[in-house]
Amino acid sequence: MSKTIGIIGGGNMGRAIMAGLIKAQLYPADAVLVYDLNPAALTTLQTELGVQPMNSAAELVATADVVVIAVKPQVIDRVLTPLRASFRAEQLLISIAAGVTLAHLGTVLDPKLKLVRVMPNTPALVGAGMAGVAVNSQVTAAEQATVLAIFNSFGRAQLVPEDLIDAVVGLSGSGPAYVYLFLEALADGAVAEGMPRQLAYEFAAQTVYGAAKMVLSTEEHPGVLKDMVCSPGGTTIAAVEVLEEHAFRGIVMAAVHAATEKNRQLG
Ligand SMILES: NC(=O)C1=CN([C@@H]2O[C@H](COP(=O)(O)OP(=O)(O)OC[C@H]3O[C@@H](n4cnc5c(N)ncnc54)[C@H](O)[C@@H]3O)[C@@H](O)[C@H]2O)C=CC1
Ligand SMILES: O=C(O)[C@@H]1CCC=N1
Repeated sequence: MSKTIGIIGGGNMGRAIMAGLIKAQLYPADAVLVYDLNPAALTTLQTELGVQPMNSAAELVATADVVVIAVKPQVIDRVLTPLRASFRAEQLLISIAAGVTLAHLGTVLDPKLKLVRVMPNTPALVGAGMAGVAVNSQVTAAEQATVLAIFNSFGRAQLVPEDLIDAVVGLSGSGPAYVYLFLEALADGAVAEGMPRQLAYEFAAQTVYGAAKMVLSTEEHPGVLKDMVCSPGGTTIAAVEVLEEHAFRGIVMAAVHAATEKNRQLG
């Protein structure tokens, strides 16, 4: 594994990656370098995670073997342009910015650099992330394996053709937010039936977690697992009927489509 990894942008996703890497013990905390424009954020990250703050993005690029750029798509060009001459040919540059293509990174920097586009998600923070990874032609098979090892260390990662990254955003990148809405609604339903709120969140979260684990562990079709819950003439099928009447699946599909489309537009 590379000796040091540097993250430019220590916000929600940058922090989740740093915490995930350290918890997985892929890098010791002092081999994780960070630069953020906000000095207070930098101090908090140093105190809470033990990572090494850098004085500038240029210092980070000069020091790190692998660089992750975790700033908003709207500012990425402004951050990368002054660093153009600082990147080294052997360095891996990983962008997690929504909508920013490998071709665009090549234009802003140099297409001869080893460029990687990853779409992770915030559950990386607790070792349960999902990431889609696309690489440019300069990245060797061994380097692909390095990137996958980084993102597998705090969850799961899959190499995908770059044109699938938009759908990855719509599904797993933005997906945790849809699940939180669903979870909140599940709990609200039980609160309406008299359950204390904290208890309702525990029941809701464990139910979503358990159902997801069933899909991953059994590899059964989700429809088969749904049928196992629906006793004939029972409670579940009565609820499923309500969800179908309100086009639950159609709405979720439309949400995935909206995020996918927005990602295309950001590019
Ligand atoms: N939040 C999420 O669930 C996911 C976010 N992403 C991508 O990750 C990137 C970051 O998103 P978030 O962490 O949500 O945003 P955020 O706003 O929480 O974090 C961005 C960080 O970048 C810092 N920053 C801004 N300008 C800077 C500069 N010139 N130099 C250094 N640092 C600078 C900000 O101070 C902030 O701490 C975005 O490109 C987003 O598309 C990707 C997957 C999931
Ligand atoms: O909302 C966003 O734009 C970012 C990208 C995927 C998740 N959060």
